Amino acid sequence: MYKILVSDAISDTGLTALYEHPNFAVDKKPGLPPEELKGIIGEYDALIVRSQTQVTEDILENADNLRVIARAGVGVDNIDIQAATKKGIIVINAPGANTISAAELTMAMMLSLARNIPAAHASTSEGKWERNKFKGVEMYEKTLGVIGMGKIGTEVANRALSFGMNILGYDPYLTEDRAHQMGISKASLDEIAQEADFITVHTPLIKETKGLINDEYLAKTKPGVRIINCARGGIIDENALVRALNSGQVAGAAIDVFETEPASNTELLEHPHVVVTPHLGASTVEAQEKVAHEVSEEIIDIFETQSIRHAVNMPQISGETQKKLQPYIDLAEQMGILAIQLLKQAPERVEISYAGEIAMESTDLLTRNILKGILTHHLGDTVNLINAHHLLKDQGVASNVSKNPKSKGFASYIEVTLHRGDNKANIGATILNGYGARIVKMNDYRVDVRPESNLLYIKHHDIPGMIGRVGSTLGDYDINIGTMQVGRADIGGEAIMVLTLDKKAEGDVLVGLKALKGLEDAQYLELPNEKVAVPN
Ligand SMILES: NC(=O)c1ccc[n+]([C@@H]2O[C@H](COP(=O)([O-])OP(=O)(O)OC[C@H]3O[C@@H](n4cnc5c(N)ncnc54)[C@H](O)[C@@H]3O)[C@@H](O)[C@H]2O)c1
Ligand SMILES: O=C(O)[C@H](O)COP(=O)(O)O
Repeated sequence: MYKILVSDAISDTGLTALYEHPNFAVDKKPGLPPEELKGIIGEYDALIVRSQTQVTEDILENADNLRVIARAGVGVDNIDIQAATKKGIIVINAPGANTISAAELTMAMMLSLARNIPAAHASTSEGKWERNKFKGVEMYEKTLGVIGMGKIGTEVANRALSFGMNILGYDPYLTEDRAHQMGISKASLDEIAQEADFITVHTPLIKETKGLINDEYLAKTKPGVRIINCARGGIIDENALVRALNSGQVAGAAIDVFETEPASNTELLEHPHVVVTPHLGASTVEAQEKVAHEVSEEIIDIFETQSIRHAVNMPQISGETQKKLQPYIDLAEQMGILAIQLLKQAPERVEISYAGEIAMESTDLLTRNILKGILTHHLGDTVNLINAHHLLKDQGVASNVSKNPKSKGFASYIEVTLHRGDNKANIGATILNGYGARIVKMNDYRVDVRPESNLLYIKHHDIPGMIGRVGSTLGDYDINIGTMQVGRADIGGEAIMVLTLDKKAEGDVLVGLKALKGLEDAQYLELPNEKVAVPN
């Protein structure tokens, strides 16, 4: 039974899949103080949060069983991703599930600003009738600058177009073509400052966007500009905004998110030209059901089928790429497992190369599988795809990944080489169309071996009778040979044999083999059964 802790206010309807699943037990404890959360987090396999729970390194210190942190929403700035990654905890979110709600709130904020609705409401409900005081402006034919043209920025732009606004979009990923298709103009931050009557921000809060709208930027804006932030507190410097509001440079601001939450900057909160809401962008019935439903389904998938769709600390790959990589995923881990056994010691340097068609794909997932295979040998089950890169660095192991789209005799080819001092071990492998995975290189010798559970790697001199002596020694121990491959550098020189066996060859068997004339070394290489694909 997997234990799930829900530590923020999350929709029960959205959590139905988890409530109804026999393998999951859900504890709802919204609003837990940090020290209480730290005290109980060790009991749980997954944690579901919104933006309120601060998932700090300190709390994660006790999260010994935690495998997943699920953010029922988009922004993950309340989660220490680095600390989670170090502990091998997958962080997932629900991108897109609250996009429409956040875009609709942005439009509501823009309209509220343009028509002074909150202040007019307060005055009217007090019994006043101040028609002149609340004269607003039209949005029609005004220019809206959208900073961050991702999911929400795009929805906002589409809605603003229907209001007859001219849209200037700024986003490092926005192309001229895409802007043209949408009927908006691609602009720089400075162009937005100079031309926009309304500016709305829709970026994440990251190093580059912290204080993006500051004194310097506000000084460049069109006098009387109106500014909206329904993205993240901190993208706009609150004190700079107050200064610009006081000077009249900014005519009004509508703010849903704050540098610290709950919001405490009274100069901003009480400013007569400011509309504020308490981080309500995703607070609709629909968005809350969707985010909770999405993370519930994904948590079930992660625990039941190991499939991850929206990990924040894992490479995101498209369905099409996933399909292309799928056959290589198990093979990559097998290569790591075999390479580390061949090296017989911890590596100082790992080199991974991808050639041919596979080199044209995003291969980070394969690299993570290779590293997991290598590191598990010495570090055990603490290694997973999330922390593999991190643990490698932590162990002081240098790594290099190279890609060459030119084929090396196979449509796709992967090679892993481990180095320690003068010692090196390498494994080259491919997927043969219609024949499945093949190890085609071992320690620089060409071979053709199907990765199976029990492999025997023998280094010997290329002398007559070797194959027979190895075969009969294995027979003496009742070990059946599945396949046998021989490779040599030169006639009469060094050679290798790679055998697939029906059972393990350890202890006495290896001693017996090593005593054979001409045999230099015999190594049993094991691949865990569950990592061995069904032979085809
Ligand atoms: N108020 C709320 O309740 C609420 C609800 C949902 C989302 N959000 C927040 O809204 C923001 C946007 O969410 P989204 O789902 O659209 O995310 P998204 O990832 O789809 O879009 C973010 C965009 O910002 C762009 N960007 C990054 N750095 C930039 C920079 N320096 N300048 C300009 N653009 C930059 C990215 O390229 C991306 O296109 C996030 O901060 C999210 O946390 C708030
Ligand atoms: O990033 C988000 O998804 C929004 O800020 C919503 O946050 P919330 O889930 O705390 O409402």
